[in-house]
Amino acid sequence: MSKFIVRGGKRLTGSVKVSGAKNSVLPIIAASLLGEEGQSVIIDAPPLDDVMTINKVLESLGAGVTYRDEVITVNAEKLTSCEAPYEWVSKMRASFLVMGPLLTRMGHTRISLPGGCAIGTRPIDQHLKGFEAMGAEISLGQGYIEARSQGRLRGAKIYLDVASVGATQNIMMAATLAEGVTVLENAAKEPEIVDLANFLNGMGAKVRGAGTGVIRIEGVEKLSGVKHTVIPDRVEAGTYMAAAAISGGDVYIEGAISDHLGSVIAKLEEMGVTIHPDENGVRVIADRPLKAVDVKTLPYPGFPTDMQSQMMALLLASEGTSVVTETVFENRFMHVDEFQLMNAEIKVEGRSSIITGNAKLKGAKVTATDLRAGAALIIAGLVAEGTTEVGGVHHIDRGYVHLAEKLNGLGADIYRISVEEPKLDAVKASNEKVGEEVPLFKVQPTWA
Ligand SMILES: CC(=O)N[C@H]1[C@@H](OP(=O)(O)OP(=O)(O)OC[C@H]2O[C@@H](n3ccc(=O)[nH]c3=O)[C@H](O)[C@@H]2O)O[C@H](CO)[C@@H](O)[C@@H]1O
Ligand SMILES: C=C(OP(=O)(O)O)C(=O)O
Repeated sequence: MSKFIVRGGKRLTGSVKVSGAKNSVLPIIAASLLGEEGQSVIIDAPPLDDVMTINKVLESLGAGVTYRDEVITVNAEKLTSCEAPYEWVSKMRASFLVMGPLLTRMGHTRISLPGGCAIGTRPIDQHLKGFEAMGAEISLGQGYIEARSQGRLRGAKIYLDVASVGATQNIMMAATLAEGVTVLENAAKEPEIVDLANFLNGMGAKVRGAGTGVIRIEGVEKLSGVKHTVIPDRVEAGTYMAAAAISGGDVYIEGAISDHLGSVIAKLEEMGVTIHPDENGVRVIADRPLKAVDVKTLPYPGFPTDMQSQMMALLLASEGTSVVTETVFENRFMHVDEFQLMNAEIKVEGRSSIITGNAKLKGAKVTATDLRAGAALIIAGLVAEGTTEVGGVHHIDRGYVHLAEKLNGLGADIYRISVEEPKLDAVKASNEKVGEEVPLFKVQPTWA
């Protein structure tokens, strides 16, 4: 078990490079299963736990996968299985994205049900509705979902009740090999959808309109492997922007695409942060007191839910009262309790949180309740008095490459320690040997 230890009070300056986007690379790796000829080469694939997990899923399906120097190669010419086991799907929801490619290519697939996760129930009804509209028969049992089609899937007109990112991706992938044309209405518009469409088109697919609310996919007979570079991670970029702003810093975020960050940039500017975008990145200068603003999460191009907790950290350090409203996931305020341990004053009322600014944050032992909550606690730790210990690091490892190293490169004081979990034997021994101290936690810096 690991923890991040953050000692607050350092101003961030310098330059930090953004890695490839987690939320782009995962669907792209899933899409590489569609390549019946040749291999796919996926460049700028970040070394994240989630990437390792989906690679394992592909291997379990019979694909050949290599990963070196942030480049993944996938040879999916011969697949030996169409079943994605619980072992991997339970670790990461995005594994469910192999369903569309497997169903359309093999006519049959069986996937473990992705569990609900901390931020909400996260149903998959829209994915299944799309597959059914294309002629698949869906059955559920023993924790698995099975989908079958008689021959090729058929193109269909599909309206999504919610503009789900995952459903748009899964249906788009399934439609690439379907017979005829699929029109997907109320599709998600996120940059990661566009990246996936570019990857699919490179494989020989005919996807038009990605990035708009209506995507048209003309089915083709066969797809081949392709070489593709993943877009930079807009949420990682936004996280460093928030870190720079809270510390009163001046940081250049190399690789950040300002067009992907419109809503985040707009809110930071409203708060009094100066943003200079150029073709290679974004410079963030925070040289004035921050002002409170209200934030409402929405599907792209609205303010991203994946930046909500980091923004909340920033609002704690600003002047005035802010209201943050979460409309995408019904349970994404668990970081509030953790911020409160750091002396924050936040009141949750339904889907909104009311944040009292000018918080005198104090270091505390806190836990990352999900990936972005972890990043937000570290951001708060940057300005807290004393030391903040952030547990639940496995969540953070799902989505941030070398977080401590990147922040330290900007002048932060953060390091990772491994903590041995208490052993029952040690507890028993400590009870038996009264007066003799037995350490329950042995703390060892990973770099020692
Ligand atoms: C790997 C990846 O890319 N993850 C992102 C993706 O998750 P993910 O693709 O899972 O998120 P969705 O866009 O599907 O979810 C958005 C909303 O739609 C609901 N919904 C979704 C599918 C469905 O069949 N039925 C349904 O009701 C969800 O419960 C949620 O309330 O988009 C989210 C919203 O931007 C981000 O927070 C995640 O980081
Ligand atoms: C919620 C997130 O990811 P996932 O959909 O993979 O859980 C996230 O990236 O913040």
